[in-house]
Amino acid sequence: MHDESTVEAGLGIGAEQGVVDALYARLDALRFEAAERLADVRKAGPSGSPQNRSERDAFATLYEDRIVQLDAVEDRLCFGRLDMVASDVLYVGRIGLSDADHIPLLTDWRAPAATPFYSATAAQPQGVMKRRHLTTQGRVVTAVEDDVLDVEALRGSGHEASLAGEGALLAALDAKRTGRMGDIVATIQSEQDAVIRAPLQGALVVQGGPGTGKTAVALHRAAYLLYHHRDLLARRGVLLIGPSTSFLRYIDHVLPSLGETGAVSTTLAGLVKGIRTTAREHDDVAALKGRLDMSTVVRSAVRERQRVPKRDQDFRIDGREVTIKRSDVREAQARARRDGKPHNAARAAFAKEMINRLTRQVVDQLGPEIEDDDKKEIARDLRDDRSLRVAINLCWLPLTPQQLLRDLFSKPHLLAACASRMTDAERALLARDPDAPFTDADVPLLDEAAELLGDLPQSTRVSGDDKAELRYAREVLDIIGGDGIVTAEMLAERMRAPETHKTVAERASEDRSWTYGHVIVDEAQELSPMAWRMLLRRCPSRSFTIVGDIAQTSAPAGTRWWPETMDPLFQAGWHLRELTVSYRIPAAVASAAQSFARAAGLPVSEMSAARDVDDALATIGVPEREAIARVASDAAGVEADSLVTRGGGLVAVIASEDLISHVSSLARPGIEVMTAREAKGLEFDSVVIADPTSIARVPQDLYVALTRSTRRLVLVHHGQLPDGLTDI
Ligand SMILES: Nc1ncnc2c1ncn2[C@@H]1O[C@H](COP(=O)(O)OP(=O)(O)OP(=O)(O)O)[C@@H](O)[C@H]1O
Repeated sequence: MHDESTVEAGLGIGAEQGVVDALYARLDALRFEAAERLADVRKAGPSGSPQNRSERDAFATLYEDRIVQLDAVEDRLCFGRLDMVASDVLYVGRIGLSDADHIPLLTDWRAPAATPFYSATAAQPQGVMKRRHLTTQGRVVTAVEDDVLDVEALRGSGHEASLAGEGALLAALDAKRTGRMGDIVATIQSEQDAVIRAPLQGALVVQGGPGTGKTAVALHRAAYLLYHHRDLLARRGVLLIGPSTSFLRYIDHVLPSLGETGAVSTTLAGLVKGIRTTAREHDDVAALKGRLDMSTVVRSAVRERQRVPKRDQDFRIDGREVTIKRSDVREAQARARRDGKPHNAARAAFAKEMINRLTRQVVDQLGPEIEDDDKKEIARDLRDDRSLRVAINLCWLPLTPQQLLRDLFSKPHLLAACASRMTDAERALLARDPDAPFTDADVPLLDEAAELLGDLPQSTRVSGDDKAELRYAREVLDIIGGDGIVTAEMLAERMRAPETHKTVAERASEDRSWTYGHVIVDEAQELSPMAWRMLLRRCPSRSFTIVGDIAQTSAPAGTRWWPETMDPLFQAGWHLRELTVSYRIPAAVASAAQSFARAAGLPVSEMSAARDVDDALATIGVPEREAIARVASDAAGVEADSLVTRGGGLVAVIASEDLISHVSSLARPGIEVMTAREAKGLEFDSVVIADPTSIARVPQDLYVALTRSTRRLVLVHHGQLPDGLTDI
């Protein structure tokens, strides 16, 4: 298949080296220029007016960013060439470059002109005669490989070649794994390209089996959107949600290598500052906490803190009688709530209204002729009275989300009042000690509480700009339909970002209530309905990329069927695309994993494998269950040794929770030990699964474990293998 392209390759390398040299020369020149400008700006020092200083800071940041971007594209700067039927030639690379006279030299992979590099086919050549893949090491061109798309036009032009094309892809797939994900910019496939370049609006759900490139595609889409919607996304940023910090570490090279730094990557827990989730709870508890009706429970808990005393309370202040009447408290609370402000912010309005009403009581006792100044003094005296202040405070206590949740779950009477629709058994699941550490399932509840409670009381002054923000917020809510997730006031508050020279990513990550221009969610099948609410609040325009695989769902409140989760969140504003080719797992492993998943009744997506690898699958039966850990250790050692002969790579031993402590001592550079849940989203050259049968107690977990290896999978088992795997 590659014969003729090899001939092409032989002819092409020398000429392409010349082009690549020129591109690197231009890159060096641009770097030098940016470094010189930065030095000039820095030389000017900290003097000048505040206006000048802030302009200088802005320029310094600009040049620094530019240098970071130019450094990031050093590796594989140029990876493609398109020869168009219309006889022009286009080089495709990580960024766009022009020469000093603005003549284009290199086309950014995200630019419309580069689209055919990924999506042209022989059936639909899109004006492309020949597509060339350039492989480089450092700055040296080591191979070129051609896909001839318009064979007729090529014949006419006197070139001879055949269809080719998978060499660069297969080389990328065969490369040893380093524990860090790399970008796939040079080898994006057309079904992936369609996802990456899909429009920004609405929610795009990408379903695909293991290794179909969902994570890779999500990251490239982030880079694509940042490039094409620079105005919007540079202001509001892109939020990338991953399942764990180790996963975020695994992917954290990809966006910078694509020249993008404008995304905030975090776990859900990372979105709520000051919370450490150190405990894990039972699946039943996590499932309950993830349910949508928990939002009503949290809302009720906040309302519970807006108390009406059991009876009217009399006070004697400066010889005058005043009464905190239950009816006044009720009315003042209703009034304070009317503005839609969060609890802690609305408290001031409640207290003010109560003081007004109590002042009126005193004024009524003194008679109608009393002066305004005297009224003010009476109000001041009332405000300064400690016993009155305490009584008013008790009717509307300021509090933190942590306090709210701790009280709610540790005080049975509160739980009974706020979760009255739940059964006793459900309430018993929620009950816990006030000092118990928070868990991941608490995070969306804390966030919901934070949203309803708000931060410190805000100033009541409304400036002209604030009014404009409020108007805009109302318009946004009108368009997207208010559903109680966020009020116009809350939204407007979030949009008032102070002008600073921090990057958007920095500002956004410091601000719990930041609203993003786009949100990308990886391993999205694991999110509970409460977690989705949390994310929707952060992107009221509902522009989402959601990637996941419902056959891998292990979270008790996660998604088993996309429409069930997405319809209530996005109504008609979402659509589904599927990825169907696995680039990670060898064909034999893919077939075994799918056979297991089908036998276990998991909702597996259709999937083929991009390649097969000899000897990809092995089983080792052990006669005694107790011997599994030892045999798995030996097997991992053998795998690691055989990788050394290939130039290295990574081995993972995946074990069940009960076995993990017996194999954890195995971990050393090159061999990692983990549970299936910890392995989610990751990949390794070789994987040894210790005791697949016990992992299969949660079939999704074994499906994840079976689909982590790029080259070889070894199953160390005792007794019969789980259904679907017995034939291997
Ligand atoms: N077009 C491509 N070219 C080269 N490598 C690719 C391509 N698409 C995917 N890959 C590689 O395949 C591997 C699997 O990709 P990725 O982790 O994105 O899959 P996934 O669908 O997210 O998997 P999982 O469901 O297990 O989380 C990665 O090493 C990725 O770099």
